[in-house]
Amino acid sequence: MRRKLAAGNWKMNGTQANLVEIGKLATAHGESAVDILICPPATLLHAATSYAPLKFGAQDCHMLPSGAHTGDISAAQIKDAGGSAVIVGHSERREAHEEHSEIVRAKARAAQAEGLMAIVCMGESAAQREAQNTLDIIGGQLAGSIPDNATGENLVVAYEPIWAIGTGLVPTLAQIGEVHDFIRARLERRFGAGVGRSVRILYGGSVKPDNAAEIFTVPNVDGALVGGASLTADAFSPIIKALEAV
Ligand SMILES: O=C[C@H](O)COP(=O)(O)O
Repeated sequence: MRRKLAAGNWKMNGTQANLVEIGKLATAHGESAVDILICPPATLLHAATSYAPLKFGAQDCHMLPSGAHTGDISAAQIKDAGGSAVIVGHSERREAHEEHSEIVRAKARAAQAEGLMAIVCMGESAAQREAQNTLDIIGGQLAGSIPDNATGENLVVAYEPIWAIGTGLVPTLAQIGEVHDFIRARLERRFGAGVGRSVRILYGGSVKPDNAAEIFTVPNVDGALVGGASLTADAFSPIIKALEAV
């Protein structure tokens, strides 16, 4: 049985004043039946970790444990700050920082080596979907981005169609289901049924309070990776409640 996961990615938003939103979530969902993970900017990670029992993570990590890499942070530093997870391979990093799947896989491996849960993101562009290449793209990103030592504890896969991120556009439930079933089948084929069925698969891309409940009805959707709607407790709490109700 996979435990549901509501993950919030604050991206490059928020200052210390916004920690109050995390406080509200901790109060409202202190004994939640689902895992709640917030990935604030790295500047807020340590301060955020005082809001147990919520879990916290980072939005990226370097593939190396330390060294002369100005501006980067390592998985060890994320762990030291109190983080338990890290997002890798988000499309915004794949695009803006030219992070191809080999780099994403190295980052995921670095995270796992420190005992962090790697949330590995993947998704197709609008043009790739129109060309009916979605499953080929996802298959390639899955094969290339995920390390060989995956377990249900150290890996989460997030399916995020690029065209749905921050746009208000959402795939149909059938489209989400097709990709999630495909990811599940590929995970089972590569890692065996035990591990393949234990890895959680999140949907991300314009998840909002008014569409979360129906998205969570789709088989193999084990939760969501939420951007904009995770920035306030007013918006994120109803999404968490929808997941708790599944
Ligand atoms: O990591 C989160 C995704 O990019 C989704 O962002 P969004 O919920 O603002 O569309």
